[in-house]
Parts: sequence; structure tokens; C-alpha cells
Amino acid sequence: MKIGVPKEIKNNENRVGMTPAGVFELVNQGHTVYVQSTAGEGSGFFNAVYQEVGAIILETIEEVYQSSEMIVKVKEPIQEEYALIQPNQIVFTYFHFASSEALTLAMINSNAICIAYETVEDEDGTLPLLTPMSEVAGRMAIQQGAKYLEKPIKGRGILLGGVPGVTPGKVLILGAGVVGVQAAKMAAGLGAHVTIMDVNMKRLRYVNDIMPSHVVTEYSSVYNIKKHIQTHDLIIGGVLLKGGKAPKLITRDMLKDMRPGTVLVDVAVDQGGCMETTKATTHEDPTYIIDDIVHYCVANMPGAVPYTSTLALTNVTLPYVLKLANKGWEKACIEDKSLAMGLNIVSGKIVYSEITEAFEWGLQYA
Ligand SMILES: NC(=O)C1=CN([C@@H]2O[C@H](COP(=O)(O)OP(=O)(O)OC[C@H]3O[C@@H](n4cnc5c(N)ncnc54)[C@H](O)[C@@H]3O)[C@@H](O)[C@H]2O)C=CC1
Ligand SMILES: CC(=O)C(=O)O
Ligand SMILES: [Mg+2]
Repeated sequence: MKIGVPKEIKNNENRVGMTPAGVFELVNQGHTVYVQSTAGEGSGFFNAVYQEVGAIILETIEEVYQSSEMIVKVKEPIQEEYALIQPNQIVFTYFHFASSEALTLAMINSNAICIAYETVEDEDGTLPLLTPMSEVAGRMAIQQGAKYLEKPIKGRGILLGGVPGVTPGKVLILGAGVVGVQAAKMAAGLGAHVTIMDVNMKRLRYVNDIMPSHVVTEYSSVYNIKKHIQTHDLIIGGVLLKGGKAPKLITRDMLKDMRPGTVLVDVAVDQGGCMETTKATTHEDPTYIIDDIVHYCVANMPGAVPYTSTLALTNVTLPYVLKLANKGWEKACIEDKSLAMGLNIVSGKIVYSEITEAFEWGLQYA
């Protein structure tokens, strides 16, 4: 198969869809890999290294899309890329369709085969291609939150770990999945007091078993959320309804109950966000303030640490890329149920029901 790896063009997205190690495997198995010039530079992989393992370097993004039967990338296509996608081309990447009607319609119209990393799902319900980036984002959420709690950038002026004689800061985490647990681990390591909430009791039991005693679990209810937002300095959104729109757990009205300078980090922004006042931001301009509450809502957090994230991502995507290349998407998806769960839009039809539900379109594209 002819496989294309374009350069990411989303703001400050420095990851790349395939490392030289991945190209090496594909070329060894008889495939042709086109890599756009400088696509890997942000992650430390230069053209020459790709060429050494057999990649063909193409100068422009247009050439990559035109030459390839499958595109392997990182982030959802942005508007400039919509017209580049070819009918029947496999596009294997994060899509997060439920958060963008424009992207969804563009991919329906492209007649491509859109396989979304974030909905590939193992039998136990875990998401193997989302997990490593959620690990990165969960850990980063505390780094970023701690920074924006500083007074010069309009935070409350709290040092999360406190100091001897002064109580530490308080972190509230919504969702005890991958993002939530990684965030809890980092916050606990700094010495902050952590409250973590979920509706899944199995997750709360797990957290309770593995975390130190200054991480407390609480069932996620409106009442409990309203109570805790009044006293917590940093609030992390890490909830997910697979493939669908995130539930709005913090409404605009609740901001007035928080103390000025409270920081919200809505990691769930890529699925629309779990806070009513969330709107996606970029690494270039990551925060905004509403009612004295600092909002950080960057939809590609791992893009800022590409040396870590590209390796973590491609470690898990490569086995699936190999299956798609060796068997074609239909056979690969028939034989691998986890991969089949990644099919979101196929030849103009939505095949993942949560997307249809997100837009109230009825069944016109199903
Ligand atoms: N902004 C960014 O750069 C990144 C964003 N993400 C996003 O972070 C979100 C979380 O991802 P993961 O942790 O991997 O998902 P996950 O599936 O591991 O965890 C989500 C948790 O939310 C819980 N949940 C659902 N409804 C809830 C409610 N009403 N109250 C409290 N908890 C509730 C679920 O029970 C589950 O435990 C996803 O939207 C993901 O796409 C992930 C990586 C990077
Ligand atoms: C999962 C996701 O949105 C990201 O890694 O950017
Ligand atoms: Mg700003």
C-alpha cells in the first residue's frame, strides 16, 4: 500500500504520525511510505533519517495526499486539509467528530474511510489509541494548572504543594479515567489535596486502592460538584462518553460560586468540553478569563511535548497501521474487532452512532 505521512498544521502541533521505526517496518513489509518534508522535525526526526529507512520525501502536503491510499497523521484534519482528502482514502488519525459539525460534514462529503484513533476499543472497554495521549494530557494538566494559578497570570496565587506551615492547594478532578488518574498522581506528588469524582464506582474503588490518603474519591453528582467548586483552586475536566459529546458538569452559573482566580483545565475540550464556558484554545493563546475564572482549554495538549508524545502515540498505532496496510481496511476490520470500533465515517456514511446523536441530524447520514 502507498502510505502518506503529512506534516501537522494545527497550531503548535509538533507531533508526527509515524516515526522512522514505523517507516522501517512498513517498507520491510513491502509498502511505500511518503513523508512530507520536515514532518518529523518537531519531534526530532529529520528527513535524512526517514530516507535512510526507505521513506520517499515529498515537498508538499498536496503531493502526500495525492500519492497515498492511506494517510496516517495525528490530529483531525483542519479546514485547509478538507479538500486534500481523496474518495476511498483511508484516514487514520484522531477526529473527535462529536465536537465539530464542520469536520463531520467535510468528511462525509470526502467519501473517505475515516478511522478514529480515539474510538478504537478493546474488549474490556479501554481505548488503546487514546490512552497514551490521555496519560500525557492528564499529567500536563497539573503542570499547566499549577502555572496558571500564579498571580501574574491571573490565578489565585496559590502554590499547589503549599510550604511548611501553610496548607497546600486543592485540586478537583472530574472523571477518574486515564486523564483523571494521571492528573491525581501528579497533583498528589506535588503534595496538593485532591478530590476525584466519577460515576463509575469501579474506577473510584481503584483510585481509592492505589492513591495515598490525601487523594479522596467522591461520587460525581451535581450536589457534590457544586459543593467542591467553592473550595478547590484547580479543577480538571477529564470525563468522556466514548465518541460522544462530553456532559456539561460545570455550568456558567456555577462560576460565581468559585473563588476569583480559580483555574479550570478542561482536558475534555476535544469532545466539546465538560464545562459550559469551554471553548477550544491553542498553545499560542491557551487561556481566557470569564467571571474572574481562568480557563485553559487546549485541544492538543500533547502537541507541546512532542518528543514524549510522538513516541507514546506511535508505539500503539503502528500495529494497527501494519494491519491496515497489509490487509486493507475491510479485511483488517473484520478480523480485528477493536480496530473496527475505530470506523466513524465510511464512504459518506456515519457508522458510529454517538456522532449522529451529537448533532441531532436524525438518520440522514447514517
Ligand atoms: N485536550 C487534549 O489535548 C486531550 C484530551 N483528551 C480527552 O480527555 C478526555 C478523557 O479521556 P480519558 O481519561 O482517556 O477517558 P476515560 O474513558 O479513561 O475516562 C473518562 C471517565 O469519565 C467518567 N465519567 C463519565 N461521565 C461522568 C460524570 N458525569 N462525572 C464524572 N465522571 C464521568 C467515566 O466513567 C470515565 O471513568 C477525552 O475527551 C479525551 O479525548 C485526551 C488526551 C489529550
Ligand atoms: C487525544 C488528543 O486529542 C490529542 O492527543 O491531541
Ligand atoms: Mg488568552
